Amino acid sequence: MANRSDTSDIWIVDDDRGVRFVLAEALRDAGLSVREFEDTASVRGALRDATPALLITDVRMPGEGGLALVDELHTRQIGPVIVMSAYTDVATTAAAYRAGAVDYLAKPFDLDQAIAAVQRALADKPHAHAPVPAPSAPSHALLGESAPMREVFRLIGRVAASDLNVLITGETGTGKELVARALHEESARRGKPFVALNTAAIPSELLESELFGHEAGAFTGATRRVAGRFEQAEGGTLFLDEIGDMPLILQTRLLRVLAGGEFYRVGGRELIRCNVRIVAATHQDLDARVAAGLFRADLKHRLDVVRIELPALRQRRSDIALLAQHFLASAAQELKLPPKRFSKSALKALAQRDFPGNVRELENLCRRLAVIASGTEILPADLGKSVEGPSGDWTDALRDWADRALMQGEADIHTRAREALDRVLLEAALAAHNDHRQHAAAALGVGRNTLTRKLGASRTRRKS
Ligand SMILES: Nc1ncnc2c1ncn2[C@@H]1O[C@H](COP(=O)(O)OP(=O)(O)OP(=O)(O)O)[C@@H](O)[C@H]1O
Repeated sequence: MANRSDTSDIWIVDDDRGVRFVLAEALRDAGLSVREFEDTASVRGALRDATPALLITDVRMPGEGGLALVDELHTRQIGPVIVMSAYTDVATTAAAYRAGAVDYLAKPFDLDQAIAAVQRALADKPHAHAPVPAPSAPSHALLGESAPMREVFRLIGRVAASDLNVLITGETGTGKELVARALHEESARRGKPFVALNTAAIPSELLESELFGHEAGAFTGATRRVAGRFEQAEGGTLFLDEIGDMPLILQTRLLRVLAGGEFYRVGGRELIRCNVRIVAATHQDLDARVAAGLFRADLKHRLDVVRIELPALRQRRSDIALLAQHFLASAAQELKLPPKRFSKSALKALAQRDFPGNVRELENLCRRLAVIASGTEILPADLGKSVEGPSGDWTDALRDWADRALMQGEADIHTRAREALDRVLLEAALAAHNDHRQHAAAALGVGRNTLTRKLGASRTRRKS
């Protein structure tokens, strides 16, 4: 191609004239020169005698889709390329980055944001990453159409193909583990193990051997060699949930492994090399824990290379209807029950709830409704009273009890009533969450330490 010339033009490819026009005008206003194309065929024609300084393309267009073009430009080292699409699911976003895009704009986008992305891409060196084969079928099903979730999907797509450590933050039940799985499934490590470990659920004295394994005879009861989670995850991804609760001594050990890429099993002498991507998650404010001396700053830096913040469900109410309908349908299918649907007003009522247990709480509610709601249409009355707070029956009963106790001149009425209240709430929450203290605490709206303290107090009292 002797007469081909590199230009400083930005090429825009979109079958939607309106998008092309608005974007082109904004870029021209920013002092850039622009060429417009309505399909990839005309881009291919133009590529015979010119190359763009940067190409921005839509994904789904009549004829060939935009990603094939991204792939080709990446292979020929022409670019950079920015992808823009109304499809913001993880699979499409990740496919764009896999094909070699340097950025992804979710339509409709803010023009300032688009110009900033263009300037960033022009200033950056072209990204070079190994091509990652496309997944056959994603096993994660992260749903959401709200702006904050679109941003989460974009980030997942962007970092999945890299080996960077990721820290996922968010309240309990916001989908942290699902995001970790999506990162794994969309990466080249897919096909290798995804291993999850909840650091808070394991007694600290067992955590070390859980992570790194042990040799026979390493401690009482260690009758044979056992591989730890690091070895089980070899080549794949290790998801460390509730990392904020990891005891300091293990933080030191973990840091050493992350820095050196090798470790010993407990009681072992053989140095084991590991190739594992770490995705960590916490519902706590890790910076505050660092400031309080409870979490090592250097470990935080290692884990917090990319941060994905999952919003609470009440911060993305527009996703509630979508999620609820999905959970209701899949519960019916799984439990082989006749399908039901939500009435419009029921969906509206759901969207107004706060869901302290986030997506998990909504999922549990929908599963319950799939089983117990009487008609095929679920009405607001079927949703129960979970948000209105305690009222009626039990406060009447409490009043009767207080009247009687006062008449009989009993002592410590307040303390006894509070103990009974704590006990009932704790037992109910623990039963509802399979004895998982963290989840029970979140469901009650108290901290885990508070719950543990109250649990201890209530058990001691019952023994005495
Ligand atoms: N965006 C989503 N789309 C579909 N399902 C979701 C989504 N987010 C969460 N879920 C579902 O909600 C439940 C809770 O999600 P997950 O276990 O990933 O939350 P988590 O933040 O890791 O919770 P915890 O902090 O308590 O460990 C799971 O059953 C998960 O499949």
